[in-house]
Amino acid sequence: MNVLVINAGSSSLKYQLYEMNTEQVLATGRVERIGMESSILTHEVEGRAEVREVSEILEHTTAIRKVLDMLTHRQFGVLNAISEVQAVGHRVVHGGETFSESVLVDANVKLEIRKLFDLAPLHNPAHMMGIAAVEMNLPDVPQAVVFDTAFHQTMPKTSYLYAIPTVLYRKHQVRRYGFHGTSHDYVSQRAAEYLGRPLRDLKLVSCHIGNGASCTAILHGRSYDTSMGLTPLEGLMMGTRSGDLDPAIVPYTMNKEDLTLNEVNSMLNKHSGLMAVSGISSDMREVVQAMEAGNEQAKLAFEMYAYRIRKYIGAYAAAMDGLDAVLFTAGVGENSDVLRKRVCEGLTFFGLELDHGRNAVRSKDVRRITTDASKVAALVVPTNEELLIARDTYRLARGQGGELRHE
Ligand SMILES: Nc1ncnc2c1ncn2[C@@H]1O[C@H](COP(=O)(O)OP(=O)(O)O)[C@@H](O)[C@H]1O
Ligand SMILES: CC(=O)OP(=O)(O)O
Ligand SMILES: [Mg+2]
Repeated sequence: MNVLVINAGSSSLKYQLYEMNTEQVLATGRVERIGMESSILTHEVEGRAEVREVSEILEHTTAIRKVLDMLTHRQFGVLNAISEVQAVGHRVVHGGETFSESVLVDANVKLEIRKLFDLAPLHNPAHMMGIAAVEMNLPDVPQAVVFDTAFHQTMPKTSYLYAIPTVLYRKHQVRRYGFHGTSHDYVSQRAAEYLGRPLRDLKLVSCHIGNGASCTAILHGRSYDTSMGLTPLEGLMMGTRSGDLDPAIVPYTMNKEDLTLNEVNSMLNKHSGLMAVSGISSDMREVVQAMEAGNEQAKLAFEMYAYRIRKYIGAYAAAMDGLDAVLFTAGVGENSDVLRKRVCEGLTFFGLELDHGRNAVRSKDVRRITTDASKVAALVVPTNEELLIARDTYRLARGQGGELRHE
């Protein structure tokens, strides 16, 4: 069965096409700058960028159409006909308390995702556009949704409740949900395989450090606590998001700067984090480059970013009463040895001993970056959210007879 995995953002759409009998990636790509004059479609087959096409793609329905055209393209395509796409799986960031596992899309599921727009304003509306765009282009193909929040539904109340009037939880489900769950789930499984120990015996802290970033305490294979909260704003410092702050800053800033709630919300989500402190960029590569060239603000941003990750690792080791391994994943976690070094340098007190040579190795494989004698291991585990989404989609689509209908 061929499964198309889609991660739709507000102005972008990433895709991967899998053949699920072998779990082989047939093609991958992305459409960027949707809604702008020069949208860019990049399409790769076997790791080679085959096409980079610039045209005007005004909305997601056209973007999906372009992707399907590319998948069946005479020269660059990997399918003979669009009908060979037999199921589609979407990443959906917020599933609230309604979804603790992946589901097939129906009218009710779409309604529930819409209800959660307020809680993931950067993400959920874009995912719905992706789902609607697939419906328009592939009306008979089953679609599944895989939620970032699902993995965290195992958290105990002590982790997920806020110390505010309980009526807010009862009436409006104000609680910690946590995100990047598909990634935390995937890397913890890979780490257990690598360490050769059952997941149920392990105490792990997984650090998903990308554009958005979160740490999760994974106790015996289940999410026990995580740094993101009601929305993906809480916790670590991120590219453009503030992470943790005193909530009193919100009314205080509104008063002092005469800002509206929306303006403060936008400041915290889009104009804070690495971007705000460095004054240079939300991209860690550029911040590190500027720091190495002697820029003081970039150095401060980098130090704050690393310090906060270290604080969460320490807090979660205490929360679980122990720690077997720290896992680094996503864009920054997988690629920035400088950042990993800065985080790990302050963790020697509980026996984490970084191996500088191993940390500097560049590779796509799971690898240990601590010494063999280190009491706590640190691993780099490349994430693969798309593969987990493809697996869930395959399972659900087969369950409803998708395979019988389409193969
Ligand atoms: N070699 C690198 N060194 C440091 N940071 C990197 C490197 N490569 C990528 N990144 C960072 O990874 C981030 C993107 O991570 P990613 O996990 O792809 O994020 P998202 O899925 O949220 O778009 C970029 O903002 C960039 O800062
Ligand atoms: C939930 C979240 O922050 O996702 P991303 O890192 O893709 O922005
Ligand atoms: Mg990501």
